[in-house]
Amino acid sequence: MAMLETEAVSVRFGGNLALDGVSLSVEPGRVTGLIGPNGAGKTTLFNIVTGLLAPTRGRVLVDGADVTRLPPYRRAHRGLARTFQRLEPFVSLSVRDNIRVAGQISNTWRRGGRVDVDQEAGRVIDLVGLAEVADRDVAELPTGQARLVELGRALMTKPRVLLLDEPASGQTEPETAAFGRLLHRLADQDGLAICLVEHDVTLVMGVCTMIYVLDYGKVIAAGPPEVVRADPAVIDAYLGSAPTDPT
Ligand SMILES: Nc1ncnc2c1ncn2[C@@H]1O[C@H](COP(=O)(O)OP(=O)(O)OP(=O)(O)O)[C@@H](O)[C@H]1O
Repeated sequence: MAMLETEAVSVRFGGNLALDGVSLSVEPGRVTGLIGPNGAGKTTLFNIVTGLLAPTRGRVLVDGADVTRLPPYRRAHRGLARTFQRLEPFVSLSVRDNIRVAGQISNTWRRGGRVDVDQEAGRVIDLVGLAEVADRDVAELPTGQARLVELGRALMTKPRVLLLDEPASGQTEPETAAFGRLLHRLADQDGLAICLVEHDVTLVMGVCTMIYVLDYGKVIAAGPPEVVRADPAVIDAYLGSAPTDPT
């Protein structure tokens, strides 16, 4: 069963129908892509899923339960975590402390019991590959590594659903390749349901088993990478005539 579903979600900002009947489903143990041109509605959909925005129509389900009317913190309690397109770490804290803070906060509400914050922070720092810079201030890090801090903070909440908003932007090519392997691992080994918004088409095609394509607020295509990549409507709206082939 899907861990996260949106059912015919629409949202209107004045005269702008930013999302128009968007239904998607994110399975556990999989990375699901959400791609499309600038302004297509991807971040808006994340805002609706996490409860920062209310839809005009439609529903959001987590593990089969309707969360459409729940505030963001209660959705987090049900296992939703996200990272943001614009980075907002505590810049004057070290990498380790940024990650510890997220564990301390989630310890106040996590139903599965408190975790040993220091031990879990160490595990997460190793997992995301930040061990060498763990004691540096986040302000000193290049964007690519700062994005990993943000992912680490999300992982400290022990989420079931992870929403990632352009996590590879600012990463170097080797960083993005390592990031792709990390996403595979989080899905395969930890069973996370991951939804990835990303403009790096090579990454998306390489890690996603299912991809939804949004254009002007509508899903114009959905399917595995090889199907989406060959879809004329997707090539026309987003990929262009020479889509990246990671194989
Ligand atoms: N709070 C808001 N109020 C009014 N309009 C908004 C608001 N948030 C988003 N929009 C509009 O909704 C549409 C979708 O924007 P959104 O940021 O979700 O696109 P996106 O697919 O995430 O784009 P990008 O790839 O550039 O991040 C745009 O037309 C945007 O201007």
